[in-house]
Amino acid sequence: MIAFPNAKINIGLRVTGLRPDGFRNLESCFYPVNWCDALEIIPATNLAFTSSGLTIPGKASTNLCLKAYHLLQQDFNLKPVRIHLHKNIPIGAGMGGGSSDAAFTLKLLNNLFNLEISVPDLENYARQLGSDCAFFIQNKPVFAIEKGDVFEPLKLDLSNYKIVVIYPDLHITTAEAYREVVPQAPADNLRELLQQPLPTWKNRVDNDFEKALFLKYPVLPELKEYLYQSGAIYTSMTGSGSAVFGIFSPDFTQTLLVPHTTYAVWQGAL
Ligand SMILES: C[C@](O)(CO)[C@H](O)COP(=O)(O)OP(=O)(O)OC[C@H]1O[C@@H](n2ccc(N)nc2=O)[C@H](O)[C@@H]1O
Ligand SMILES: Nc1ncnc2c1ncn2[C@@H]1O[C@H](COP(=O)(O)OP(=O)(O)OP(=O)(O)O)[C@@H](O)[C@H]1O
Repeated sequence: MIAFPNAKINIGLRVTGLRPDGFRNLESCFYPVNWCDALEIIPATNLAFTSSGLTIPGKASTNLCLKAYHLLQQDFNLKPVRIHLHKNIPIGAGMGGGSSDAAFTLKLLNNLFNLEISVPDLENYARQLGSDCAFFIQNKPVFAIEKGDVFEPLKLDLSNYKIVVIYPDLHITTAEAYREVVPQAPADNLRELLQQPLPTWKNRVDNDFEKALFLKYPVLPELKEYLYQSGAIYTSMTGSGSAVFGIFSPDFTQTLLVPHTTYAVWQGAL
């Protein structure tokens, strides 16, 4: 069985408080985008994991796909499988690529072995693998709260717009980014701002990670400014960086000559 785990962008992100478990509470719109990995899982005589494409830091044995397999193995008598991941989503980009691989592994194993795990139970397994993972089970636009793993419905459809996501070849680890942010109660209501027309979002729908990371990595504000200069209606860094995205009107046809980048992609929303 094969699946194509997709990335996400965060449209607005507020880090609102420190939790007793050491994690932060946040508020953010998670929106799926179709920059994808490819993930194949087939029955095999021994458990094996291989990858191709972008190099994934760390040992193969620590890959989130294998962690997802072992997590289900604790509750189900899973037969061995061969997992192959073709990595295409940049790592350390705030696009949730590893988390998506983990969630799609859970979904593929559920289908392959007819485990009949319900969606809420799949989300519970996903939460144990990482804060971003649960979102990719249902994979639809949501307003996320708490660790980013509890969801409220959100009416937001950007499928007519053009979204470009740019990765500036800069790996920012999530833990590093969180260390730079001082949690604070938001001054306004992000959920309500997101229901306003898109042209009102600029300078209002903000990402709390930008302040510190923009000082540290000047390429990030440069990219954001470049996207606005090029005609984007709204732009922001996603998650804890380093990718920056722009939302353009449906009839935008200009070619972007993006500075400081190794990857860029034009696309509609997923
Ligand atoms: C920045 C976001 O991508 C926004 O969607 C996520 O919050 C990151 O989620 P993630 O990569 O799945 O993060 P995890 O693997 O769960 O945690 C990595 C590290 O980030 C920090 N972390 C993560 C999520 C959260 N709500 N509070 C945190 O403080 C913790 O230091 C943790 O050790
Ligand atoms: N399948 C995988 N793909 C990518 N990274 C993985 C994977 N499995 C484990 N990892 C580890 O997770 C780390 C970061 O993963 P990920 O790609 O989710 O980060 P990110 O792009 O910053 O996304 P986010 O912070 O939004 O979750 C990598 O440095 C790597 O060591």
